[in-house]
Amino acid sequence: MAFKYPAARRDENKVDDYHGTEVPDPYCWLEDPDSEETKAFIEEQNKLTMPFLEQCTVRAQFQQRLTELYDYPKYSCPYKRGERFFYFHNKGLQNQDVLYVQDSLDSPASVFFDPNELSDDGTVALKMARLSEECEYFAYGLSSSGSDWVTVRFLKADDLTPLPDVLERVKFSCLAWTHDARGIFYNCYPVTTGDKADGTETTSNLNQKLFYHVIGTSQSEDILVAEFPDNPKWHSGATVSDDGRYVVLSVTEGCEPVNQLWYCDLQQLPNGITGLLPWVKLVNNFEAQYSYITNEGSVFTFRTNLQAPRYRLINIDLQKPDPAHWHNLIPQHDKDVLGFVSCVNQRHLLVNYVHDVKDILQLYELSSGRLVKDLPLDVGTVVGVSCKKKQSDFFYKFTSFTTPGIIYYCDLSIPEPEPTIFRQVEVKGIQPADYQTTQVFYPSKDGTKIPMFLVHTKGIKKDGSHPVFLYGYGGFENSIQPYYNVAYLLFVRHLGGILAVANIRGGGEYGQTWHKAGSLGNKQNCFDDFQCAAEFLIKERYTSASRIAINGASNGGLLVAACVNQRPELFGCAVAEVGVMDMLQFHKFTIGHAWTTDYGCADKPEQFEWLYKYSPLHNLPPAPRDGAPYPAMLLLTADHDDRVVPLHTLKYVAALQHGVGNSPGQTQPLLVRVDTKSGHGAGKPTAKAILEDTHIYSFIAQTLGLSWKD
Ligand SMILES: O=C(NCC(=O)N1CCC[C@H]1C(=O)O)OCc1ccccc1
Repeated sequence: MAFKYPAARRDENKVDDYHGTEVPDPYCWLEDPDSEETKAFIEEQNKLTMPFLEQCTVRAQFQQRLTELYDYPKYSCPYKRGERFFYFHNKGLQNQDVLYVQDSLDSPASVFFDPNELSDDGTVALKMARLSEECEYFAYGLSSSGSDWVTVRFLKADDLTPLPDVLERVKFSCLAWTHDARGIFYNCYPVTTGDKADGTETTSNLNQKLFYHVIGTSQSEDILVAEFPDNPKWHSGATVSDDGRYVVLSVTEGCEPVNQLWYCDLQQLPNGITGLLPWVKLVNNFEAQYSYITNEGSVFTFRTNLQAPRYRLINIDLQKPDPAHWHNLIPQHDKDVLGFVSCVNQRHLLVNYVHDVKDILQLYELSSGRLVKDLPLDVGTVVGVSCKKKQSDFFYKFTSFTTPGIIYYCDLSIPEPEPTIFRQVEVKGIQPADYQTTQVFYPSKDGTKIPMFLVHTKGIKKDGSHPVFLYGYGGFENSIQPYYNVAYLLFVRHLGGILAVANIRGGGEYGQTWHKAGSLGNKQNCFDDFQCAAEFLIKERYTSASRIAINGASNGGLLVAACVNQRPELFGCAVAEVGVMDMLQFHKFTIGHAWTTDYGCADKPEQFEWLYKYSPLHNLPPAPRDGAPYPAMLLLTADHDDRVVPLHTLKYVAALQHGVGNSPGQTQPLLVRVDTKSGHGAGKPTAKAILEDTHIYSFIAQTLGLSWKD
């Protein structure tokens, strides 16, 4: 089936000079989301893509089975606030999770907040929620159509009376109540003249400020408590200490895990919070990350990567702030990465380690840093924890590729505490015993051993015949640990496939070292690692090149597109979701400037060289060629993606169809689907998620020639 791709206008006069290198940018007109020409381009692309997706053979079966299996009850851990318990729950196919409240863990629950009532298509999502310390008020942030923009509103927690307070232009914000429930710290951006802020704009997000909103007042009266006029790229986040006495401010300038650490002793404010706070800069450099865990009076415990790329816990006494007086509470582990840490039961720390991409959970003594107890886990991931310093009991939620969710409960107020199962969810129609999860370590191009999870049905033969769904991310110290995804299991069960999740460099699987080995000038390691994963699966006779589908989203979309450019013959199909494709310009749009910590920036000559070498948009073959055909490609983006703006994918697909699409040997489709009322992914309603997975997997089945197995 040959494809007639829309002939997108090429502005041959648009050429940019990067430190002496002339770089054409013929599709720059696609950077304007509001132009009639861009809208027409999108319409033409969807007109080509949707009929192809809708005629995929397994589409109907996949969508039906996915909907059936997805329809299982989902629960969060319960959270005790005041005298009541709160938890999120989804009956199965509800577009958004619903927040319930109950008087005790086993009493009837009632709906506390249901975002599904706020739109008929489920595109209004609850992005933030925070009850005040004694459960007086409920602050909540809503986002629409998948945008990062949030509007914050308030309810009285006891009778759900809505308050008139509304906070606009909130984005990438903290939400921290002072313990007197008088008000709340939050972040917002200044109004930029004439620019809309609905998630379809590409305007750069600069000059974020920290405000204190006093309940009962209007946002225009909010108290500006921190701003960084000399550093427009800086962001901040406030935390109120466990004892309510201090506000701790983390100041960041990008996505690197480093921050300045300021604090203010609220007790020292004679008239309360009335203006810019008299911040004490405990740490006023960006050499390391410091995350507040708890404090005992003036002795603060932080999780840090200071001289510890796998992180550790340190104590800092505010009375003796000189680093010479800082000391280890839990030193860095010689192999495992310290994950989340939470204080519980006044004197314990619930501590997570990641050991070869698998979670460990332990209890330590806050006063000594001594290990008190292991909390045994299967191979998988702790995806949720509910605990507070003043509470003696806590919950944690476990998941894995084949475990939908188990919530454990542990009460430290009894002698010999042991975790018990509080709630276990099963998915009818999927038997975990039918599947096998293994972890392999394969060599990358430079010999580095890369972990990879494989999930397949038991007893498969290594005869090179199995289709593979190979997923990767590789950036921002973001670790990809086992998680439950019904679509993955359907690919394995009904399309006879193998799920492969490669923990490539750039992630945080082995701490900062792993991250740095896959960022800046080392970014090519991510692509090598991912290509070597495919080569390993072929060499070990799991599969063959034409049966491999690669997938990634955002930074993972960059990974997919860069790997297709470098090794088009290694894959049969590639699905790049909301990808970063224009590496020379990403820093100009919305929050892209924050990503230069992983990518660098084309404004700098040396960094331009790094980026120009792998930027997907700039490494596509030029006009029709006779090189190796490209794999089938499906690109996904959406009109309200203001994290990775759609222009990346639009420019990329225009250049792809121009250079490769019209080549005589290119028979596999090169398509893009642009969704509407949808964004980068967070808050996506269930209906859209199921439809999108249906597009993805039926495209893969169609282009790899897979048939449905009952
Ligand atoms: O941009 C990110 N996170 C990184 C992110 O979302 N990225 C990084 C690359 C593309 C996209 C992705 O992979 O999802 O979060 C927002 C933010 C706000 C304030 C300060 C720093 C960061």
